[in-house]
Amino acid sequence: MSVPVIIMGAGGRMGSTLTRLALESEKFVLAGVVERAEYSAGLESLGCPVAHDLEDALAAAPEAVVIDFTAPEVTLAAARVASRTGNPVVIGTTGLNGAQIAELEKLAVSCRMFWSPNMSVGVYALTRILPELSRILGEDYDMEITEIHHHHKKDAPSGTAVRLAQVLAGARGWDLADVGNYGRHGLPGARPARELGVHALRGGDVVGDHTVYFFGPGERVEVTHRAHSRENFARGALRAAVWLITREPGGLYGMDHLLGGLA
Ligand SMILES: NC(=O)C1=CN([C@@H]2O[C@H](COP(=O)(O)OP(=O)(O)OC[C@H]3O[C@@H](n4cnc5c(N)ncnc54)[C@H](OP(=O)(O)O)[C@@H]3O)[C@@H](O)[C@H]2O)C=CC1
Ligand SMILES: O=C(O)C1=N[C@H](C(=O)O)C[C@H](O)C1
Repeated sequence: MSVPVIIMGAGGRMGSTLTRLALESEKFVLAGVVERAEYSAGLESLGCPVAHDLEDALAAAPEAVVIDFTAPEVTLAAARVASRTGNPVVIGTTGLNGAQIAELEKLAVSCRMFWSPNMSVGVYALTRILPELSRILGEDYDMEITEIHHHHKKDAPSGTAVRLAQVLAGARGWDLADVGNYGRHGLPGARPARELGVHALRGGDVVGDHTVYFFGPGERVEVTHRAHSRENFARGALRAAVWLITREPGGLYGMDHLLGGLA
């Protein structure tokens, strides 16, 4: 059976990748796309209903899974609609603030919802091995993260960098709110041991690179993930859509549930 999907932000970088992959696969039916009116030109050629808001799209495809890689306010509005209609939602949007994430968590109690700032298997693997690496190396090793993205990216640091920072801070029993240092300038002084630097570079058409550094005495370890294309993110989101339709609402699901076997 093919899974009907509605793609939010279909004219965007991720939206257009998702629509292409959904059209190419027999596992999915592109049941609708949502895009702002001024950016909808050309989307009719996709051969599915083109709507300017999610409610209209769902009226034409009431069983669809909604996939949203847009912007925080748009994502929250879509999640509120889906929580009323009961449609599952897969969210890849980053740059959400704490209140927005808390609202998603609340909506997800009664609506099937999946959110991950990075849908690639490679980054998920990093989140699993980094705590172990941190433990083996020990607290003599200073941890820093750099991320590089294309010059169109609006949020910084990337959602992935924030997630990796949370994982690393958690591995040392630290609270990221206390230890995160986001880009140094001026006269910050010597680096405290209890700190986690996170630094964002922007330029060109870089899809997404993340490097975690462990700087130790006389050596350093670097662990890098580089995305070569947006297809791995889109494939992860489509995989999450298939997985989500068989779930019950159970809080905000993520890659740990999809790939780590958590219920
Ligand atoms: N989780 C993951 O694996 C990944 C997450 N991302 C995240 O996904 C998000 C989108 O990234 P990207 O595709 O590069 O960004 P784009 O700006 O290319 O795409 C966002 C799209 O959403 C559209 N949009 C804005 N408002 C609305 C609206 N009201 N209704 C429908 N569509 C709307 C935008 O239109 P307009 O141009 O008019 O604003 C645009 O087409 C970002 O938060 C990014 O960080 C990206 C890659 C992977
Ligand atoms: O905006 C992007 O492009 C990406 N955003 C995600 C993030 O913020 O982590 C994931 C990926 O790195 C690409």
